[in-house]
Amino acid sequence: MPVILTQTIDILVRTKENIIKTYGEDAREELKGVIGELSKLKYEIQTNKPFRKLIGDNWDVQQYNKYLEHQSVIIEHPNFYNSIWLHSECYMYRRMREAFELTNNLKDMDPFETQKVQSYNSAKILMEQLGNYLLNILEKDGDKKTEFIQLLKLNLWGNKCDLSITNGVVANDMEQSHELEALNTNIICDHSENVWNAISTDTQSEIIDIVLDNAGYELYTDLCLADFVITNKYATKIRFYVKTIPWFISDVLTKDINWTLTQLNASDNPTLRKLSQRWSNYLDSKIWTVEEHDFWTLPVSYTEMISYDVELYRKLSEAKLVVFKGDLNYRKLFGEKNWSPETPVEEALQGFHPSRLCSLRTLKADIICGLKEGLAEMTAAKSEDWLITGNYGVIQYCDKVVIV
Ligand SMILES: O=P(O)(O)OC[C@@]1(O)O[C@H](CO)[C@@H](O)[C@@H]1O
Ligand SMILES: [Mn+2]
Repeated sequence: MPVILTQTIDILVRTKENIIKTYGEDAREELKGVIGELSKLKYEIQTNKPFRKLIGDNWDVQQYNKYLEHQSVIIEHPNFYNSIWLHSECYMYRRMREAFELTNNLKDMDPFETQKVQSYNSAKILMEQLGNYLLNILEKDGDKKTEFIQLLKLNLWGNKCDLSITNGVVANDMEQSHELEALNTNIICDHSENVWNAISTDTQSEIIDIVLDNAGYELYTDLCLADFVITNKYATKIRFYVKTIPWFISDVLTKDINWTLTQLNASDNPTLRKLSQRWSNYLDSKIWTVEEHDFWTLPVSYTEMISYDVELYRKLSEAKLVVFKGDLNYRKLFGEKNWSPETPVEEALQGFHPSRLCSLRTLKADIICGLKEGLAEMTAAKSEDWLITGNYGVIQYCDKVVIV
């Protein structure tokens, strides 16, 4: 966490003149104040100070402060080291946000923008290759199940956000299946057939919800998957859930979707331009919508959604499938608990069943469930840091539904 703060401070210092150009000369002093606040936060973490209350009167500030009070009942002086990692980390990002939102001129600044732009620019070749593959399968009348599962796995590896793996995976559509085959062994729980059945048979609802994770290449794979689903009429509406504040560096905000479509449309590559036009049409005609809810950036697991935001739970229940992307969503789905790896997914969800759901996640934190007997031990024997490198992935599904 101190490294993330140091990185962010460095970028703010390095791009200071650009920031002043964008936000005006009055922002110069405030930028110094923000950097001071981030340095203070870093010092608090490194010296293990107790969490202080957040300043502000937004709904989420009130929820954080209520949560901090609740923590003080459980732990004498809750601090970064005696709280669960999920809480400490979410608190850190919310404190980073506070530093900006308490200013006059830097309220809307996303300190992670530079990194998001870099990640997009480094993925252009991959996006062109995946885009050609998508247009190819959209135009021809191929085996939809195989194509969907292929896109689902490409989407999964997009979460690794590490271009070394996706460089291999989307080398080109000829080697496509061969490369994916090679990676299949790294998918240590694969419920992709269940996901296919959920979207291709059930007509109970025409909505599919995608709870997004990272901008850049991962967002691009989400839009490709969503295009395939709409074009083949497995849904009539897809709702993308974004974050409402800059989060875990690369998580998607509404502006990141708009920026991505603008960039794609300005590309010198006809495939990317064509896809951006398709996707802008989906958004303009509300076939695709972008949904903003503050709940996703609270420090709580999803078992608490009903008590914090029952309307959101009910909204997810309108969908025939909710797709949760990435590692942080996985940690919140399963309560940031050290489950025995064989604990069934349904049990580890601890009652969070707004709709059929699936998680597409590369393992970057040491939470795991739903594995076959002995698989965790076998994988650990192959590579001891299997839980945190992102080299392994899961596609996990649960069809239990509890309406409230
Ligand atoms: O949700 P993502 O973007 O897949 O991954 C985010 C994440 O893995 O990055 C941090 C470092 O491991 C973790 O705190 C967090 O879970
Ligand atoms: Mn993320």
